[in-house]
Amino acid sequence: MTTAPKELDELCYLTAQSMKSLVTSEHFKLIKKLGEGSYGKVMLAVHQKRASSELPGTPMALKFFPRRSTTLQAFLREYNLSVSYCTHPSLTRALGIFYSTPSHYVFAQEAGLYGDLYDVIVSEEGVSEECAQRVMSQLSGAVSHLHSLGFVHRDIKPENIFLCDRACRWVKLGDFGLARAQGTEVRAVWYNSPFCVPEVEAAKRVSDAEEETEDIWMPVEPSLDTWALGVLIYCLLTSCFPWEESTSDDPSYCKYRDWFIRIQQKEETQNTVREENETEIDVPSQFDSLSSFILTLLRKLLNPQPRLRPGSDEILSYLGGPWLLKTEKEELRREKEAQEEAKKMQERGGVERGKEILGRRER
Ligand SMILES: Nc1ncnc2c1ncn2[C@@H]1O[C@H](COP(=O)(O)OP(=O)(O)OP(=O)(O)O)[C@@H](O)[C@H]1O
Repeated sequence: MTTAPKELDELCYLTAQSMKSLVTSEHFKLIKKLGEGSYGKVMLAVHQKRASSELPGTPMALKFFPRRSTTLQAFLREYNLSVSYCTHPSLTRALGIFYSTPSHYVFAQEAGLYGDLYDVIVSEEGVSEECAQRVMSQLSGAVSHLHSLGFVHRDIKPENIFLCDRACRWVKLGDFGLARAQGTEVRAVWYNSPFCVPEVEAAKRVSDAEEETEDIWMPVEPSLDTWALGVLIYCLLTSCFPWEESTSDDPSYCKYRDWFIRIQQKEETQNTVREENETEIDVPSQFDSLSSFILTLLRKLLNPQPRLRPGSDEILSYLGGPWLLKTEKEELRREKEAQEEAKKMQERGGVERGKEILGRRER
């Protein structure tokens, strides 16, 4: 087992002793709000000293946590995890600046200047198959890095994936507020989202119960993140959720789970008996636009049984293959992208290369 989680506890202890008290406006110029979550707000800022110089300083994201609702330990855990362990290029790293004000704890982090993945997924354009693969290849690496250190993110969703450029060529996973060491026992909390794993359904019943019931506790496992990566792939490819919540109350999830079980049974019987009249098992309608290739990966990542989900690096074996069944819309989008790429190259002076790309598309 890695020693990182234990080191993180020590770092929290040490940084608690060296935290300064600052007045934000004396040190930073706040430029605009980058976003707001349930814990606090995030502002784009530059150092006050550099703000008025000809070479303005590096933009940074200042994350403000209200002291009335945040414990010092929770703040320091998120800050230290981000500054010391988020060394992968697709993890949002803290910048070594942390302080308190009378009302807030604050730390500075690399800023994603182009919003988050949620806005891109719900935009009219959506995300191309190529872009979906590019994003997932980066996130697979980022999450594998965290897991290799013994941490589980526990809150992978489009709103926590920040863009470093408009075309989503470089993305970074952020918000480590719920990240915990693998194996930590936590209270199972059900929330209404497809990102919430089916194994906490029992916690939904507890929260629905009229009378007082005992809390359910479960260990933090990497399989929580694997599930979320599966849901994220679906969101990227379809701009929709596969179901509303991963519970027996949700008809779309039940359709998926029944299909999953039937395929599994079929595979098991095929290994033992050779069936004469093979019956086709219809794919649930919400997966109609997806290739059988990506469905194989989704069945692994979205296995209702957590212990059978693979590591996040399983995604790497599925890059380069077809993820979508070719639709006219996708073909048109590819065509448009190729034309834009060719135009850009021509503008940059690569006229011959541009013509070559256009020629290749026309053949
Ligand atoms: N480093 C960053 N760069 C750019 N935008 C950011 C950054 N950090 C946060 N944001 C923006 O602020 C929003 C809220 O940030 P974050 O998710 O970290 O807060 P939170 O209170 O922990 O949220 P949650 O409610 O998901 O727990 C994000 O969805 C994103 O749009």
